[in-house]
Order: sequence, then C-alpha cells, then structure tokens
Amino acid sequence: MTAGSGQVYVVTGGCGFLGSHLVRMLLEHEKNISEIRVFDLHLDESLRSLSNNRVRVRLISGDISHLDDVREALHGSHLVIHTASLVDVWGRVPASKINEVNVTGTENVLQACKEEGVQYLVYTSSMEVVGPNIHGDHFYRGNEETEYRIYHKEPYPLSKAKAEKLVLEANGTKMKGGKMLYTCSLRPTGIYGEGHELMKKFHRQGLRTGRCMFRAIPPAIEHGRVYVGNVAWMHLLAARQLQIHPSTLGGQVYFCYDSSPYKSYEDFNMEFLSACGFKMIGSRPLVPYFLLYLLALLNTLLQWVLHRFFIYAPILNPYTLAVASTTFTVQTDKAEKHFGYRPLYAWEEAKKRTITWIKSLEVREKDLKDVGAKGNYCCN
Ligand SMILES: NC(=O)C1=CN([C@@H]2O[C@H](COP(=O)(O)OP(=O)(O)OC[C@H]3O[C@@H](n4cnc5c(N)ncnc54)[C@H](O)[C@@H]3O)[C@@H](O)[C@H]2O)C=CC1
Ligand SMILES: CC(C)[C@@H](O)CC[C@@H](C)[C@H]1CC[C@H]2[C@@H]3[C@H](O)CC4=CC(=O)CC[C@]4(C)[C@H]3CC[C@]12C
Repeated sequence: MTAGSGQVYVVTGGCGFLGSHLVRMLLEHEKNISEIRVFDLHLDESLRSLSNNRVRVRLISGDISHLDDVREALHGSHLVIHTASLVDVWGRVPASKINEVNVTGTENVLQACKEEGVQYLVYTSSMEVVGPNIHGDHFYRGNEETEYRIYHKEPYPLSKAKAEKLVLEANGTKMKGGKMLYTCSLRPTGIYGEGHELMKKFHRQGLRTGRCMFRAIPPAIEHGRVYVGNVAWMHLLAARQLQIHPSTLGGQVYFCYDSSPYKSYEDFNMEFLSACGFKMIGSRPLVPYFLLYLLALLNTLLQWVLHRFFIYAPILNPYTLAVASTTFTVQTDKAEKHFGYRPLYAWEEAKKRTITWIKSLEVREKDLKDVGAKGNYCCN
C-alpha cells in the first residue's frame, strides 16, 4: 500500500501514557492506515520520528475543549480514538477543568465527528464509571452486565461517566450524506506498564524509604489491573471491528482485561518492585484503617490550607483510600465474543516489560545523581 491510500486515524491524547502505546501499536499492527494524527495539548516530539514510508505520524497541538481545534484535527479523517482526558483523583486541577476537558472535550469530539462526517469513534472510558463506590461495595469478578450500586461524587469518575453516556447515546446518529456515526466505549481497569506516572511516584517514594514499602491495604482486597499494551491492542481491534460490524460493536461498552493476576493494588505493584530490590513491610496493614482515614483527611485539610501557595496533592486522600480499600475486579469475555479480542501480551511478558522499564528508571535516577554529584564537585 502506498502512503496516502490508507485511512486517517486520529488519536486524541496520543502523547499520554496509553496514547503513546496506542500510536506505536497502530504503526506496528494496523495495515489499513496511512496517517496517524496525534492530537494533544502537550506534544511529545519523539512520536514524530515514528513515521515510516507507509504511515505518517502527524502531531497536532490543540485543546480538546476548543471545538475549532478538534474540528480542524478531524477534518478528512476516518476514525477517532478518543483517549484525551484529565486523569486526576488527587485534586491537582479544579473540578470545572476536569469537566471542561473530559465532558466538553468529548462533546466537541462528537460534534466534530458529525460535522466532518467521521463515522467511527472509540472512546477510552474507565472502570471508574462503574466504581468502586465510596460505600465499600465490592465488585468481585464482575462483567459489563453486573448490577452495581453506582455512586459518583468525585469530579473524575463523574466526568468519565457523563462522557461515556454522551458517546453511547451518539451511536447511530445520522450525519450529512446519509452516513451514520458508530461509537463504542472501552473501560480499562487500572492500567500499568512502561510510562505509568503513578508507578514512577511509588518507585521514587520507595527509594526514599530504603526500598521499603509499607502495607496500608489488606492483601485480600483485589484490584483489577491491565497491561497498557493489551489496552492499546483492544483499542486497535475495536476500531477495526467497529467498521466491519458496526451493529455488533456500536453503542457497546467493553471492560479492558487480560491475564494480569488479581491482587491488592499494593501487592500487584510489588510484582515489579520486588524484582528491583523493594520489599513490602507487613503481612497486614501497619496502621488501622481509621488512622489511615485521619491521615487522608489531614491531607485534604493541608491541600485546602496550602492551595493559595502551591498544589499539595499527595497520593493518599479519602477517595483514593476508599477506592484502594474496595475490591474491584472484572472477569469477562465480551470483547472476545464481539470482536475477537485476546490479550496480545501474556502476564509474564507484561511483567517483564514493566520490570525492565522500572529498572531503566533506576539507571536514569543514578545518572542524574552522578551528574548532580559531579555538578556539585565542579561548583565547589
Ligand atoms: N491510567 C489509568 O489507570 C487509566 C486510564 N484510563 C483512561 O485512559 C485514558 C488515558 O489515560 P492515561 O494515559 O493514564 O493519561 P495521561 O494523562 O497519560 O494521558 C492523557 C493525555 O491527554 C492529554 N490531554 C489532557 N488534557 C487535554 C486537552 N485539554 N486537550 C488535548 N489533550 C489533552 C494529555 O496531555 C495526555 O497526553 C484517559 O481517558 C483515562 O481516563 C482509564 C482507566 C485507567
Ligand atoms: C496510599 C495507599 C492507600 C495506596 O494503596 C493507594 C493506591 C491508589 C492511589 C490507587 C488504588 C486504585 C487506583 C485507581 C484505580 O486503578 C482506578 C483508576 C481508574 C482511572 O481511570 C484513573 C486512575 C484510577 C482512579 C486509579 C488511581 C490510583 C488508585 C486510586
């Protein structure tokens, strides 16, 4: 296929953790495309060099909350994978901003699809549109049909739920020229893998405490996790099959899953960190839940007191504690039944890749320290 004869895909948020894996996945495994438009507010120039003689990677700087930016990016494209989002459960950004990006941004993508005649939209939703809720209702090995007491108060899950609803309601919309808009929504559980910012934070924290991690959550609390490469693979397959079987995938939601083991969030992270010399202190939580909750409340108070001076957004707050303390795991094969999804990466491969990446962080930290030390020496 000569360059230019294939389809044009748009990946919103394509410079992010999932987005960048998705761009690489499309380049490697999608033969029907000639251009990948990477639409993002913060461009990663290294993606531009991924272009090859078959596929052009075109970086487009823009704000998803600005309709004109989105319209321009989608003009002439064939399909959109919409992953751009403000992923914040720590109070780093105001609720209004989260809503502006995650909800208004999604409205803009839908509006631009209709105006530009883009027929296919795959939306990156989240497990959070379901739960866990803050009442501690466990979601144990649930699927897309499992009844659950959905209760949202936090801006992020609220915004993802609103956005997903808009996407699903837009499925079947008639567009100019008699074309139809087809949409589907993918719900990853906690994504892990190369480039995961939160894992970097846990790793840095652990380095500061002599590679000791202190257990805060009972090991029996399971949290669903899915490898970023498999999430990207599922997006690619959903995008491909939405075009071939729009009546099957259109208007549907699919949890993203693979063979990653069911473990507590902390124990799952230790699958990688223990290979880097870290150890978990405590076979059960070192402090009682009420003390953790008081600490979480204190963090919220400090965030409020300090917010005029700087953004204080620690990992632990009442919401993250509630989520971490409530089982949420999925067991489903809906994506396999509907569009033949099977994980591209087995657990052992996903684990190996993630460990290799974390070890590369250590090399980088050491190099930075060495440069710092030399730098200090030179300045003495
Ligand atoms: N990280 C996780 O564990 C999970 C993430 N998700 C979803 O996956 C998607 C990707 O998440 P991550 O890769 O983790 O986040 P990320 O923060 O690494 O990537 C999001 C991207 O969106 C871009 N973006 C933010 N605001 C924008 C705006 N106004 N205009 C244009 N681009 C903008 C950011 O620059 C970033 O590149 C999101 O939709 C998130 O809700 C779902 C489940 C779990
Ligand atoms: C400090 C300890 C209590 C520690 O165990 C806290 C872990 C906590 C920061 C994470 C536990 C569960 C995570 C969330 C979950 O994976 C679902 C998510 C889906 C998304 O779409 C975005 C990220 C997140 C909200 C994720 C965030 C981090 C946790 C709350």
